[in-house]
Amino acid sequence: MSPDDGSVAGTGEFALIQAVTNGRRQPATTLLGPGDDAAVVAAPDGRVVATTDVLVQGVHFRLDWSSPEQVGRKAVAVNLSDVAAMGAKPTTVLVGFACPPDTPAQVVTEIMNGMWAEATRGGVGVSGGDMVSADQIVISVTALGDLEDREPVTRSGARPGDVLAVCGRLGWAAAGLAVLRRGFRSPVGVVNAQRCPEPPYPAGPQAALAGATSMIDISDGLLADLGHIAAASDVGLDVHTTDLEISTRLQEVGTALGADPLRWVLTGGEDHALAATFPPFDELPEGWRRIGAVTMPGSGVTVDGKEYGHEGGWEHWQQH
Ligand SMILES: Nc1ncnc2c1ncn2[C@@H]1O[C@H](COP(=O)(O)OP(=O)(O)OP(=O)(O)O)[C@@H](O)[C@H]1O
Ligand SMILES: Cc1ncc(C[n+]2csc(CCOP(=O)(O)O)c2C)c(N)n1
Ligand SMILES: [Mg+2]
Ligand SMILES: [Mg+2]
Ligand SMILES: [Mg+2]
Repeated sequence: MSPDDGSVAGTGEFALIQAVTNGRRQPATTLLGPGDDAAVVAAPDGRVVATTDVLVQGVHFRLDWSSPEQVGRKAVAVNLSDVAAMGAKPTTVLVGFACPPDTPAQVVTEIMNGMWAEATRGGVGVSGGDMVSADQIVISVTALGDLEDREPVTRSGARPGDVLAVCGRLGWAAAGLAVLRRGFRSPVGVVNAQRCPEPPYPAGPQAALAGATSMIDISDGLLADLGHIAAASDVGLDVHTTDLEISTRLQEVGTALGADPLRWVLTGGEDHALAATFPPFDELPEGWRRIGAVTMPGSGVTVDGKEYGHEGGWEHWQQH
């Protein structure tokens, strides 16, 4: 690898760090960083929400399916979504980044541009990170968040009689995955949903303020993720399919591919909608829609009162 071949090896570790950190305007919550041994970030209420998720090339994204910018956006989005799911607002993002030596430096800077774009959408910046060598691209993102004066909305507070609601899209990323897997690139709406989610970040704090009793973001699939609320809260959760609007776009893609769009809605991950439970007589906050009810413990997650006969979502190390 020669110094001018445009690869990360040719560019050099520290020149690359300079290139991706220089000239970035940090938000006020970044008190110091990047550039020192650690960043110093404001934690206005004295508690810090912290979460991390890893994206691996070939598992979470493919560079022949997505642009580097979309990959960077997705890496940040899935983490900011976890912050929102606690009812918190993000304060900063840190990135652990690994790639092979012949990776074009341009690909790395574009991934970082995507990370910054999504961090900015969430009102934060990228305040630190690490860059190392590996056989494939691995992006590990840590996001921190602030609860302000709210209590965290956990997976464990749902009560029988509560309303089950969601905010954000369901099934779109799964439809996009099915399209991409068959070698197509359109319709672009669902394909872009797979390339990069658009989680409804403000809906997390909004649900917390509205008295949500439990909350989770849908990363693996609606039924799989509701299973975590059911287990943590020791309740049953029943999804009412009559409340799940299946958009005409999903129906069209389902017809074109000979697939059932309801299955994408119930078991597709990666849209990062928020699911939450609310006390029964409260009005749902704007943008939230009822999709079912919290039932008595013992029944787990059901669909129209019955067990669902398929996997509820993605699980790593399983065949998909
Ligand atoms: N190696 C680990 N050590 C400690 N805690 C872990 C580890 N891996 C996962 N966890 C914790 O287990 C819980 C469930 O992890 P999981 O990754 O399923 O949640 P998530 O990040 O919300 O979902 P997803 O990764 O599908 O977006 C989280 O609290 C996570 O921090
Ligand atoms: C190339 C490629 N193949 C398959 C998929 C589908 N996929 C990967 S991880 C995951 C669940 C969420 O991940 P995690 O649990 O790690 O947050 C899903 C649905 C993809 N995105 N890209
Ligand atoms: Mg995770
Ligand atoms: Mg989550
Ligand atoms: Mg997962």
